[in-house]
Amino acid sequence: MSASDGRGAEGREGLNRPRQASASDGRGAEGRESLDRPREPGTPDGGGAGRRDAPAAPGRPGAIEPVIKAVDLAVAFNGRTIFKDVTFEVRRGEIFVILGGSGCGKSTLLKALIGLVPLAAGHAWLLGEELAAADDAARRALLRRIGVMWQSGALFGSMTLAENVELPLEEHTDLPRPAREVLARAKLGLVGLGDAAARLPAEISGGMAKRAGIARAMALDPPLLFLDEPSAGLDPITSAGLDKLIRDIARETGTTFVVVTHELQSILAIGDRCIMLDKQAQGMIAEGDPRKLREESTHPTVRAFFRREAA
Ligand SMILES: Nc1ncnc2c1ncn2[C@@H]1O[C@H](COP(=O)(O)OP(=O)(O)OP(=O)(O)O)[C@@H](O)[C@H]1O
Repeated sequence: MSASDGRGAEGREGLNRPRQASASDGRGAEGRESLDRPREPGTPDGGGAGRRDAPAAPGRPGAIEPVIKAVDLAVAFNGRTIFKDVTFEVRRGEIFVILGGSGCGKSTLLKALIGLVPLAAGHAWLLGEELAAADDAARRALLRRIGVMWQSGALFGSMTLAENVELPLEEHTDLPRPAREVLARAKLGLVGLGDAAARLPAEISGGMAKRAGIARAMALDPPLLFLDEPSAGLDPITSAGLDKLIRDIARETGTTFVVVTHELQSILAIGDRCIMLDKQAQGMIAEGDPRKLREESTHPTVRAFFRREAA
């Protein structure tokens, strides 16, 4: 690694656009509202015109495949279910947020999607390929098309930012050093660190480290980028700057983002759509446009989550 279908379950609230029944999905949306408001192109929180594609219609000729299709995912550790019946789609070019309280399984879901945690049940397709069913070569090829930035940032302390960003290029391409350097500097420029390429991780702020982590995750130009708690440990102003960067990258490059976070301001600032996991429910309790969820959800847990800071 340089690293759907909507369906209801009891007690789950889907705030999504009206869904079509899918080929693999016989169930309805029991107990789930559906409020998914496509944002206007060019609005501050929206994507650029043409960035968002129509959702996939499984089985329909010419349908655009979702970037991620997750059906009935379940993960258990030592017999303890963390989540089950998790079903969603991520559309091309959108910023999709996995949210929920501490310990509900957000990071575990991210890891399960990219094959780092085994699924107890369900199927997940990334970029049209089911990782769990892929042979080694297909798996490697798929993971090369996926970028991941972990919460820690995980930059190598003894290497400059440019060298850190070069690493995936060195590992996964035959490009000569000068070309790698040019590409690494371009990626650092994209995240606003063009002047900091020669600095070591210890010489930069937490916000800069996150930006450098994004640059490294983007080194191979992945069409799909996972960010695990990008705002963790950042002050609100730095966090807002990072949110803007994520939105700008999505708009300018068409990269699809899946962002794990419980930071409400970030969710509202960047999320085109989201799913909310809940520890007690052991799964999804809501999905859709986060701003609509905040305004219109009647689910007590969803309301409590969205109203705590935004009120
Ligand atoms: N490898 C593992 N083995 C056993 N339990 C695990 C493992 N990984 C995660 N867990 C447990 O799964 C649950 C969900 O963890 P996870 O880190 O996915 O939550 P989260 O929603 O990302 O939380 P946070 O917001 O606090 O990071 C927790 O109870 C955690 O202790």
